[in-house]
Amino acid sequence: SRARGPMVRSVLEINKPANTANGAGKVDLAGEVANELKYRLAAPKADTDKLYQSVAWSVHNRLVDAFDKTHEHWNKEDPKHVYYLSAEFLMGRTLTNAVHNMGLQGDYAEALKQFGQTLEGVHGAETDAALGNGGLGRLAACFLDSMATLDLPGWGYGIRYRYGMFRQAIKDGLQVELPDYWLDNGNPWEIRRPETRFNVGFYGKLEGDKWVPGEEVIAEAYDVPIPGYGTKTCSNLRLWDALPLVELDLDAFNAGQYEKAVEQKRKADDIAAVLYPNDATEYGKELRLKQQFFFVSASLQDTIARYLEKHSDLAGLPEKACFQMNDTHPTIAVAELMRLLIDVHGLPYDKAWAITTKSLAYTNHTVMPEALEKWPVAVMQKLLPRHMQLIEQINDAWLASVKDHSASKGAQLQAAKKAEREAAAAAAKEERAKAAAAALEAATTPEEKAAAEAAAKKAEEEAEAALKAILEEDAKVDYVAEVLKSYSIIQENQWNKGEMLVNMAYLAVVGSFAVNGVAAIHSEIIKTDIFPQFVELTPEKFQNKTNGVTLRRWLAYCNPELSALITEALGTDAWVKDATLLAGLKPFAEDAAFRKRWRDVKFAKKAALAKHIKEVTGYEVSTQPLFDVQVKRIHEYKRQFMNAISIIYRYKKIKEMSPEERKKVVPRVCIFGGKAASAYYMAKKIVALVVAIAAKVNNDPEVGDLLKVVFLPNYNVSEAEVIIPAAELSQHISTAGTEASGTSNMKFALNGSFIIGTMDGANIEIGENTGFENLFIFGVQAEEINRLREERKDFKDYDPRWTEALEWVKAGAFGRADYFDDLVASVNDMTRGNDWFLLANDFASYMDAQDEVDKLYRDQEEWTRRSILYTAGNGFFSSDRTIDQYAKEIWSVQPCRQA
Ligand SMILES: [N-]=[N+]=N[C@]1([C@H](N)O)O[C@H](CO)[C@@H](O)[C@H](O)[C@H]1O
Repeated sequence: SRARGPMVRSVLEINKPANTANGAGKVDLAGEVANELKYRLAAPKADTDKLYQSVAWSVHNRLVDAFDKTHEHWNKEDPKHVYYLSAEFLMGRTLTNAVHNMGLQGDYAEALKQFGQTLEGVHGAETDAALGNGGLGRLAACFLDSMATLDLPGWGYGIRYRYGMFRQAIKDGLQVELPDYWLDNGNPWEIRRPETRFNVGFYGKLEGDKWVPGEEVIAEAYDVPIPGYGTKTCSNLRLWDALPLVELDLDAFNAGQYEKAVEQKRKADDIAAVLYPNDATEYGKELRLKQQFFFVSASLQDTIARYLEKHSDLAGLPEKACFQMNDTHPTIAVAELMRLLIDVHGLPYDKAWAITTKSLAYTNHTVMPEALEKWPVAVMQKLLPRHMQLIEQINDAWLASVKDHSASKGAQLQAAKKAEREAAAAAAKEERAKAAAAALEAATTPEEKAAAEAAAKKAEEEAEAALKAILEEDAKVDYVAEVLKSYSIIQENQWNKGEMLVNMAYLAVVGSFAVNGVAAIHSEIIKTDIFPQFVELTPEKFQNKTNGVTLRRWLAYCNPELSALITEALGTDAWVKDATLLAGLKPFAEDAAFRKRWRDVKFAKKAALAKHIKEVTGYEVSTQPLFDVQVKRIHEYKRQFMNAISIIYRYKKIKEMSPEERKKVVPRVCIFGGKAASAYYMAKKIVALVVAIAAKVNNDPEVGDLLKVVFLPNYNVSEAEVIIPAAELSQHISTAGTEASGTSNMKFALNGSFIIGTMDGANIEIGENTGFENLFIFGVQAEEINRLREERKDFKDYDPRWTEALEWVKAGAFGRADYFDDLVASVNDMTRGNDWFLLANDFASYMDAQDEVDKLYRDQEEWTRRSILYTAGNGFFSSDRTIDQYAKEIWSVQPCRQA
């Protein structure tokens, strides 16, 4: 393979202080930072950016030390490892998290004093590592923090995208997407591993079972140390970059074929170039599958290679490695592990299958049909011919194993159908008998009696003939085949007859020993709606693992003021590592003095956010009003549009009020944030509407501070860390049964923000932990959705507030009436839309819930009391609890910590 010169590290070696300056075993951090500034950055002066980088490189050295010691220990102990395969890791910034997790905040604060700076002062210079879209990617990042903090031997495996989640800007009131050049200033948080490379093939042909790839690239590893909190453990996130086998084809170049000369490099560069910006929606592009296979193949090759360094028999692999597939994005792993075990390591099919199905586990994150990946067989065949062959073999073996079950189930269904028909026929017969009897009764003359009898007889004959015909029709239905088809991984595209698809979720279920959802309601829905036929066969395979978030980033570090108050009240900061201790806060909710201090912290965070809003949007917002926040990816099922309609109505009413009446209004600042997928037409219109509402409301002197609306652009992890601590009310208003879990709801609750929401995802479990009386729950239940969708076309019961608000939009009150027309129609005109997410059905109870919010906010003591109960009651949503459950109930991985 193509060797590269010695890496930067050698420079560090030169600088690594053999013994520490003050001989006290403590590294002279200030000296090290100065060294980085002088030699690595050669920076003439220590501006914030350069100082940030210098500190970062110094922390890099601490991380490398911790990383090496941890992996030395794990290499020696050889514990079972878990490998979290994810196409997304939404890490955000690292400096603050790494310094605090390693307990170095004091040392670095000291060191930075010598540069007249603070950690808070330089942390803003760091660019987010935005290698994810939303919840799924951020969950993976929180999981890494918890796995390291719990000393669990485990790595993340993913893709080192050169461009992460696009940067969102608002131009002329519309969302525009800009590339995310996150690597421009280098990346102190990664360690390049040129010695760790694997070849990954694509395309090509099959000679029998032998695959001859038509294209090959090199997967090169980059390690991102993951320091645990309050432990020496520093685990790893290994990200793969793609390199060409031949970077420059000099012969082609000399022949003037410049394109051809760099073709391999271009193709390789494309693979890890950019993150696909879709959240909860599949993107069936071939390059997407290429990305998925690229990191999965490299990760499996890497794990097997390290396993074989210590073990000779691959049959033992499941004892030493468990692979968690984060949604279906890594599910090609089922076929790739089979290929590696059979084609590369020469195992027989059954042995390989036994190892595969004992090593893989799958997490489903959404029930949205458009998110369940189904790759056309033609695409899989072309890109990965050997894997398509293996998937066919896997499917054949699988269908053979469910043949008997399908036969008995098919017969049952057939019998049930027949019984249903006959029952219906019997019921109809009874009706007819009654009618005939009545007719006979009514007949007064023999002719009439005869006619009634003849009519009854004819009706009977017709009914019997109809039943016979139906039963014959039914008999034609091969129920056994239908049942078998419902199990098939390879299935016909119902929207494009004849096109065969590989259902990646089915492949994941068949190839895994455990399948879990991400919140209690979601795990039930996937069992009843997505995989019922699989649950019948292997109910024990299906579990729930309610999501969680790391309390380090999402409370201790983003809200140090509230954390200090919590630590003071509890008399310890042990809650940062044991979230159950937060329950100790409950009695303080009854303490007026404590409530006052709690409110003061919230007020300070609101002031910080108001300052940020001013800097970013130019809008001046007061900190008196209630801060009402909805930040998450823009999606019709998350119903930001419903929130916007409620604000339009609130604004309209304020306008129509007398000054007297306006005095009774509970002022609000309504804050939105979230990116719309670049090709998601309707979501982009929702962004534009919110921006247009803000422009109108915020420049309306009549309304003043009674109502302000803000769309904060480029919502990402770092923005969330400023917004969430400042929120008083957060909105999680998805149509029941659509949001698998949500995780921002947990972050808001832990920061004392109220929740207005539906009985959906983790809202329900937050209600169970906080007490539903403290949440503003509204809307229809999940089990009613299908019926209401049926009835939606005849829905007449529009709430007058809904109609008034939408008529205002249609009248052009916020401009662009034509542009917003189909957005309004999508929920309000059943001839042009179908209000699939039932906004009209939930609007009235939503508005009533919002009125309850206003009512309670007037009682600041009671509001604060309950706000404290939110933080006290939601320790359950620590990702440490989630990961502890995964480790015990799926991975069978135990902590392995250094002495
Ligand atoms: N894809 N996906 N799924 C999601 C989120 N959009 O990323 O995963 C998140 C993490 O499990 C869930 O909280 C969220 O409800 C779900 O929609």
